[in-house]
Amino acid sequence: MNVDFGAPKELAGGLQQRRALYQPRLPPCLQGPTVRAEYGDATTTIDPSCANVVAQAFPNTFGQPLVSFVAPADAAAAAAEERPSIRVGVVFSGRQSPGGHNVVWGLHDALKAYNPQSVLYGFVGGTEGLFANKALEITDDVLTSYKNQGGFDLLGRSIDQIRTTKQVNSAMATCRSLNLDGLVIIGGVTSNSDAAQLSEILIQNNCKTKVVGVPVSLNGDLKNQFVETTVGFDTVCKVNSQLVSNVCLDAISAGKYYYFVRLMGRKASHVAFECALQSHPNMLILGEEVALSKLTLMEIINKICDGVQARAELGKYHGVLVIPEGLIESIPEMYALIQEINILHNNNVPVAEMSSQLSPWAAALFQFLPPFIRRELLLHQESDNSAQLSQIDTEQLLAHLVETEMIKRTKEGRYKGRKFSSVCHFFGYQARGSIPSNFDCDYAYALGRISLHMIAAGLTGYMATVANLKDPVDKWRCAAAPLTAMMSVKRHLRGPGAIPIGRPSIHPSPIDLKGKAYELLREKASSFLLDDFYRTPGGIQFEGPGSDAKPITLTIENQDYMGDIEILKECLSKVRAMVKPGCSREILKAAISSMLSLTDVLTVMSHPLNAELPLYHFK
Ligand SMILES: O=P(O)(O)OC[C@H]1O[C@](O)(CO)[C@@H](O)[C@@H]1O
Repeated sequence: MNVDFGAPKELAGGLQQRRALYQPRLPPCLQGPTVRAEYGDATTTIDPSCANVVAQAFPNTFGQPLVSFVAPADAAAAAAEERPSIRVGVVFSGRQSPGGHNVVWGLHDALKAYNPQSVLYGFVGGTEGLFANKALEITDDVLTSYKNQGGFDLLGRSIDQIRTTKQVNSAMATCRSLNLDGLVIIGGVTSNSDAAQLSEILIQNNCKTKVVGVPVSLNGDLKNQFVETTVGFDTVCKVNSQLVSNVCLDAISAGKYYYFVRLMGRKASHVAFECALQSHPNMLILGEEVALSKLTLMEIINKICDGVQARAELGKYHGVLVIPEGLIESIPEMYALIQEINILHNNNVPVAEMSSQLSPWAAALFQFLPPFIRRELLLHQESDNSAQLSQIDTEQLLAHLVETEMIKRTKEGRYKGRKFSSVCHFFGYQARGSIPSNFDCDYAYALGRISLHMIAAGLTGYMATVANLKDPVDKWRCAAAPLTAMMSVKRHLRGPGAIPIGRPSIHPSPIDLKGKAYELLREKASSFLLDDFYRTPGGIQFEGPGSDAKPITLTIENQDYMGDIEILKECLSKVRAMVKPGCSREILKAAISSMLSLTDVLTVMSHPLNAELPLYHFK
């Protein structure tokens, strides 16, 4: 790739120039050159039944404590202390996500405030630049034209993988050759799982570099009791919500098209869900709902056709349907087909021979699909072994099958309305390159600053986190959570007899179908379907009213949680009182079961109690 990464770029647009001047707001604890690190209890994993497997895979980094950062008691004295210079490298590992540049900026500013002799290197071309030691020193001059700007073009990116022995060894060689004290890896679930593995291997090889992960992904699927949301999700939802609401108004104006809109976000449907909450399209099909109800492709088509028919009875021949890009993998028979194709890929079967090597039922399904979908399903896999979801035109598949079914219903006299007409869109890359919202600018910058304090505190195998994000920035709470505490292992079977298989990793978290936000959306589903209750959130606001708007789910899910505070506090103090050194096995068992139900509840994101609740490590 022949791009001059790191070169100052001309900010041609007035808005770009204005945004470059925006100074992200900082939570109080990050305002000085140092912080005080408070260590909590040891952790286990979010799925305690996998704890042993994770502990075995991560003997050096499993069970590390939660760490929260607070302002030093005597800020002036702390600022006057002498601090060593630090050498840090930063790499864009995951896909572009609005706000990513601000992580680098925050890291740079914190590093220079910590000790002006400190050095920050950015790896040019992402992970491939890391493997090849293609580093660029990041200075304030380099950063100037990238502050608060979209894209990852400051440094570029390549693959979201630091996994094979060769890749890990090359990364380690670079850390050694640049004498790095820390390496900051920016990305989503895959990149952060790899960050955990790299930190473990560096310890095993006596490499001093501390590895820190930063949750940056438009998908919003890196979400657990430590991480409330990822950098870029807010912006991407705002941009896509505007686009969806624009097509809603277009649809109702002429009354002749059904718009089928697919939104990015990979396996979990968070982006599609948030955008539906913001713009109220007529129909939304979530991957999580389909997977739970095991809806087949034809059941989904019939559901959409029933909606089209119900609207036709009201004289409406337009509408908007929103789907996540991961829908295709949630449909049981499609998932099974994709799995077969993945196995063929893993066995290096040439693409041209794949269709002939499918099992009879998979081959039949494959042949039923239109040629464009067949071609797309056979594309090489992503680094997490899933299909290339962004490249599969599921919206076109649905539109095609709905049209066929509506023609059939017409012929059979079951549908007497006008001809069904569709227009398809995939909104993905358009939003991914957007100028980040104020929220993403602030959040990313804070995470960058936290990363430096993590390295200075000698933490490795941790992720930078901020809690209380729904509140104003001065209420944000900064912390570091062990990456292993977010890990689980995929299982063979459901239920108590399930056997964990595969590598422990951080898995995408799905939409909570028992959550308040989902309940709200379901309550409104029939009104959305029939009433054209479209909402126009408009474009991102950078100043004035609306500039502080947060993702709707962040606010709703937190409200959901508020009612339970007292119960949780009480439960927590009971557990604490029960477990004493030398207590009986029965008491331990009772405490474990209370803790399990408590951690279940606390999986709901963003609650002040999160930081108070240690994940106990019962041996
Ligand atoms: O840029 P690429 O390789 O097409 O990546 C697309 C993928 O990246 C994401 O935008 C972010 O993970 C996904 O939603 C999408 O499937």
